[in-house]
Amino acid sequence: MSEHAESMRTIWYETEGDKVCIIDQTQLPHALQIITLETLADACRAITDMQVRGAPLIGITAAFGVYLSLKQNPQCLLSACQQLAATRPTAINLQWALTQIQQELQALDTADQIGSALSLARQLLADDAGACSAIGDNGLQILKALLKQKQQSQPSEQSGENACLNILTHCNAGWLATGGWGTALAPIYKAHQAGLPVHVWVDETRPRNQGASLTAWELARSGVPHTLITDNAGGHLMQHGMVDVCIVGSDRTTRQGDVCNKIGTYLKALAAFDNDVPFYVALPASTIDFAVNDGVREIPIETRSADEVNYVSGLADDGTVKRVRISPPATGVSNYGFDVTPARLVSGLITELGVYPANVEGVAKIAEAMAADQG
Ligand SMILES: CSC[C@@H](O)[C@@H](O)C(=O)COP(=O)(O)O
Repeated sequence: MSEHAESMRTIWYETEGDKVCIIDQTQLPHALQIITLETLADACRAITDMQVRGAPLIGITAAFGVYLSLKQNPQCLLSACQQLAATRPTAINLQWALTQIQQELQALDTADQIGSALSLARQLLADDAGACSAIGDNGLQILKALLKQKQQSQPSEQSGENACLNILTHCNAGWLATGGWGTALAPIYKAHQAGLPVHVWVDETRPRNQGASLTAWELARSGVPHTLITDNAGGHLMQHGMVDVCIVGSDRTTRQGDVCNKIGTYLKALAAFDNDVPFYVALPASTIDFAVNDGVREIPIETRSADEVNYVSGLADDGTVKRVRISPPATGVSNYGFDVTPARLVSGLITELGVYPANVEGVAKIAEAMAADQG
């Protein structure tokens, strides 16, 4: 039975037992394991080890981490925020969430901070789910228009299997990466629910394979038609007219509309540009870093352990998960986690506030809409 993305959460709070629960994403797709975060150290580890990952989700987890930390030691607001901020460097949502929570809590007496930290974390989670749903609605309009255009340009007797809209996505920007619905996957879920014929090309996304293990798992659960491809296949598919649109998420978007996302996104954008395939980025406004202009020069790019490149893990024939080495021990490795796609390659920014051009004017309009929304 397929499930609606609407109802699925990757982090939640249980009032009974006062528990912060997460899906441990390192166990997917082979096991759906739920664990409880009890301490600041648990929250930091969950982010660093990528039991939770995805820009909006790590911000939300950090907010719950502040709550857990204050429960342990009510005097530790600043040091908790510092420890959480150091867990991953690239996604701006982490800093954004911690800044929000710190500003709110600093104005309160220590005694009131614990309860407020929990309320703020829960609010952040609910707000992100709402933002993702709105991103889905706004992106759906784009998908509807592209499908109509495709159907009008193809006589029905020629369309055959090609009658559906083929969407390529990279990494995982689904409900697992957010408070709900996802960013890049939200328009796809909304389209599928609305009965639009969609098919998703899922980049496997080496080295951690978030596409193969997370996006494919999500789409399969919701019954969305999809096909897993190697990271290098996208250009070929685009040259052969097999991709109608790319939609990816973002870990940080700059004032001039540059987009930092999972390593390999830039190469997809180049291929899309060369083949006239629209390339959209879906993001909540919390992913915009208004302090940064030039993404290539200014965004800190996370480098991770060589083990992620040297080893792959998966389900062996005996049903156990095994980790195997794929490179010679003497070979050096570099493991950059993200890259920056310059704004000129981005067709539009799909946000909860509307769809905007990826340029200085477009991002300034998002800032105006944010101010109007808050005020
Ligand atoms: C809605 S999530 C957008 C991005 O965070 C996502 O595409 C991505 O790059 C995630 O990277 P990850 O390293 O798995 O945290």
